[in-house]
Amino acid sequence: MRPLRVLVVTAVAAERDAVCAAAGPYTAERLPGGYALHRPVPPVDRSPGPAPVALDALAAGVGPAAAAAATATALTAAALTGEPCDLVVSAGIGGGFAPGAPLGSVVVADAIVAADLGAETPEGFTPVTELGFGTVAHHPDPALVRAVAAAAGAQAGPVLTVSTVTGSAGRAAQLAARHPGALAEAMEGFGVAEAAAAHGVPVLEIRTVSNAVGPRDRAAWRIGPALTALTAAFGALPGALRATTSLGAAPAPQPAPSARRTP
Ligand SMILES: O=C(O)c1cccc(C(=O)CC[C@H]2O[C@@H](n3cnc4c(=O)[nH]cnc43)[C@H](O)[C@@H]2O)c1
Repeated sequence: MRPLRVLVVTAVAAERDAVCAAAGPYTAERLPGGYALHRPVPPVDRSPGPAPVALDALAAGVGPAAAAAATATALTAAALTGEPCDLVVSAGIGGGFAPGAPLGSVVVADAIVAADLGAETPEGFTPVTELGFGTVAHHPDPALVRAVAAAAGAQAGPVLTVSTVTGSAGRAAQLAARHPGALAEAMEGFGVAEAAAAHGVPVLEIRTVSNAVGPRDRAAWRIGPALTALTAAFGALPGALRATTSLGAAPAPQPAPSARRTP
């Protein structure tokens, strides 16, 4: 059975390495554009049974544009080599909105929202969709979100993509008011989701909370524990993906009856 091929896109190498730590040794493969795609070695188990899961990981750079460019490159390369990706995951640390997402917690996006893609008007911020073009949100498959969140001990909720890290209580309050229920913000999810959508591949976003969204206090970021939580979340991901039918994975085979009785 063909393994489920999952492309995990992080911003920085420390996040990519935290993802890879969940799955044993990796080797780096060069992609067009100079990207280093980390692939597990030895190749995933191909024995019969529920589809094995191969987690490939890529550090794309910070921000939605870098994320979209790297994701599109990796998806194109995978398709051209006859091993297309079944799922793309935007992953890394992120800021958590209080009180929903405390430091160290895990969030799986049920909506991946471009929170600052729009125009400033006399009436305030207007999203591009209200200007008559584009899209500002991607909605991952709800069954997949539920399965992954349950396996990872995560909450599910909207994750905002911003190009500027929030640094004040006022901005945090604005975002929370505009996006009720938002759990986290980060800088890449929407770019990854746009590339995935262009290739017709399902997308998820998984964030572990390193800091609170609010007044800037870089010294208070708890990056180490958030990266440890990221490794744990990705340790749980293959089991959750194998158990779901959302990605077309075949259910576990039933034992063949040893002797059939005819009536
Ligand atoms: O300095 C380090 O060791 C280090 C290790 C891992 C990651 C980093 C980053 O700075 C990652 C930047 C990345 O993190 C996301 N992020 C984290 N908190 C926020 C936030 O409050 N608002 C928006 N984005 C946040 C973001 O996706 C960045 O790309 C450093």
